[in-house]
Amino acid sequence: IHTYRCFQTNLTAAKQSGLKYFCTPFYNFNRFWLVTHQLWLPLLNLLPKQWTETWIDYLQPEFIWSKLYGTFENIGSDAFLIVSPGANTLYVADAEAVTQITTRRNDFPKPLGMYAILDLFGKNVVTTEGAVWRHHRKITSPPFTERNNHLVWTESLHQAQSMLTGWVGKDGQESGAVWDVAAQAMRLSLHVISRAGFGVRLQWPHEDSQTQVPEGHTLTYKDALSTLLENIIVVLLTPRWILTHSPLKLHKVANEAFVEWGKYMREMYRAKRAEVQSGESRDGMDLMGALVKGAGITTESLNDSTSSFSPEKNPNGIPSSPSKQLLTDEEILGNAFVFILAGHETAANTIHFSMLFLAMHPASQRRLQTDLDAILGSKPLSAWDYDEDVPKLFGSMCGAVMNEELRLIPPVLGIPKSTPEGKPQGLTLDGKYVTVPGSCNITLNTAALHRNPKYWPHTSEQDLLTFRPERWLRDPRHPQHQHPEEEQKPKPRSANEKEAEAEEQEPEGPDTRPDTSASLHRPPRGSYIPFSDGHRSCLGRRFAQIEILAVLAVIFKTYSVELDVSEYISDAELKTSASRDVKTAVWGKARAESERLLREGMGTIITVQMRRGRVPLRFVRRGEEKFGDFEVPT
Ligand code: HEM
Repeated sequence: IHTYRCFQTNLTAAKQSGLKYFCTPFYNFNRFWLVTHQLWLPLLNLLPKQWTETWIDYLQPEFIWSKLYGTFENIGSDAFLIVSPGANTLYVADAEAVTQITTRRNDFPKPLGMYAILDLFGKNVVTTEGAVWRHHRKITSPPFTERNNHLVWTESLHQAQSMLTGWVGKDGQESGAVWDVAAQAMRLSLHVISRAGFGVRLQWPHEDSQTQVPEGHTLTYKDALSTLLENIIVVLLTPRWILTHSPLKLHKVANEAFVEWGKYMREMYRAKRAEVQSGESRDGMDLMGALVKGAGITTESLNDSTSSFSPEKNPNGIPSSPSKQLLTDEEILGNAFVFILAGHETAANTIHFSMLFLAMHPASQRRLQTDLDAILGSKPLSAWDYDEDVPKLFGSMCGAVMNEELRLIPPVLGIPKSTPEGKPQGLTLDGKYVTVPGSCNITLNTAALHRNPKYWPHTSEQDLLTFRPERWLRDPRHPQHQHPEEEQKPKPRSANEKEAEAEEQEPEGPDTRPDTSASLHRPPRGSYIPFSDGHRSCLGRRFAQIEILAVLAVIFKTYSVELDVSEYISDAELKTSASRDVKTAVWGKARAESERLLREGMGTIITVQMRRGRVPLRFVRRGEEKFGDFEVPT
């Protein structure tokens, strides 16, 4: 009866909203449903099709990826509600609506319940709202400066070179089939954030000088962190007491990594306090230092024996958080953890899928290499210059490849927002006023928005679904593609919005520049949001963009990436006797398999990744490509 009444209430609100809607019997974000849906869906599929066809696909947690823009097209609206007994959910692929939602932060807050699992080590800038979030954001923003981006650039160049050496060896031979490009990209990103953000340089297996496990630990820092991240979903979803006592190997491994990484972070925190106490200061991004300083811990406060900051140690050896401290110890660790989590998987996915797409599209790869030659010439890597080269990379095919990859596979496919309980919110949609019900979950559907034909230059419906970075390059013959810098300034806000913002004293984001280079195509505001938009947009956007550009530049300046075809033809035959027709046939097979995995093998845990199957790639010196002049069949 309760379920039915909830459903009726939600349905009534949907009917009054003025939005298009349809109903499903279950709420697909319900945790029980998320964990057990694979048991029920086959049973539901046995029901007569006419009963289920309007809703059954939407009970799949992955439907955003399988449907892309399709549902919006079928329903004839760029926003629709799914009504269920558990909640109403609004799906949005309309740029104007996105802008309203992201700029009216109080009217459309984050649904904090969905983020609670990210409080693993403590509350942080990602998992909080309102005044608490503003406080976290103010403290965590300062290190994300242009000055520190130099460090991200230098470190990314170094790490990309190391990753490449791991594939092609010191003598730079062809790599052979590399099956774990995704895992290697993940490792690279982890190395970059560890070094640039926390001052810890991690090594690749081929350069590892047998790092010893330090006293008091059972794992090295690198093993603790990578094992924790590999098992993150186990750690996030398993109650702590089960994790600690479970005899299952999976739980033991995950728990050991969780405990060990926590220990390392606490040690880093203690060391940072000691640094602050002795008046030392360190150059560089120093995220932990910023958190400690932001928490109000200063040399004076630590040295003043009467101060409430003077250390009174808890069993962990960390001085307990005094009442005056602006972030608690848990919050400091919580933020450190979330930077690593938010900062490595997203960038790694972009690097991985860019390489895969480029292997599938050799002509785009050649154009990228031509641009890299023009920008970097024959300068050695040590002479690549942040100030001179990065703006050019941003505005070239390198930026276009990054933008296009993030258009097609934005790591966060559905950015969650909500309306407050009992507070319906008005929204202008396609010139019409609609009311989003109170307590409504909202998904900014980036996968659909980025394929909405209203916003993207395209030559056909298929073209919108295809990786074509060239769409970002401005055509000088079409002046309507010119977007002067002024156009990119945020639209004038209403008096109410200005007032609300002034009242909130929003902390300034570190970088308010547009997402894409001025010399590339600029999509209308709200239509391209891989990094979200508005007050809660990504803090690490520029960090990530620089890392991605650096990695693409290092790899493609001297190497090409190709689809590995060794499943279909031997290396020897390919090198010596394969005719053009045979090559076309095997390449076609490898490409079709890549397309299939991009369609069917993707899955979201925190970000979307290829989780069922892998595509092997090969790295070959430029000029030695086997499929260098292949064109994608139209
Ligand atoms: C390609 C790479 C990246 C993408 C696509 C990306 C995307 C996003 C998105 C969509 C959000 C909003 C999430 C939400 O509302 O739930 C976000 C938030 C955030 N990102 Fe990123 N991100 C990337 C890289 C990074 C990096 C490298 C860092 C840090 C080093 C970072 C730190 C953050 C933080 C701290 C937030 C929370 C901001 C707030 O709520 O105030 N991200 N990111």
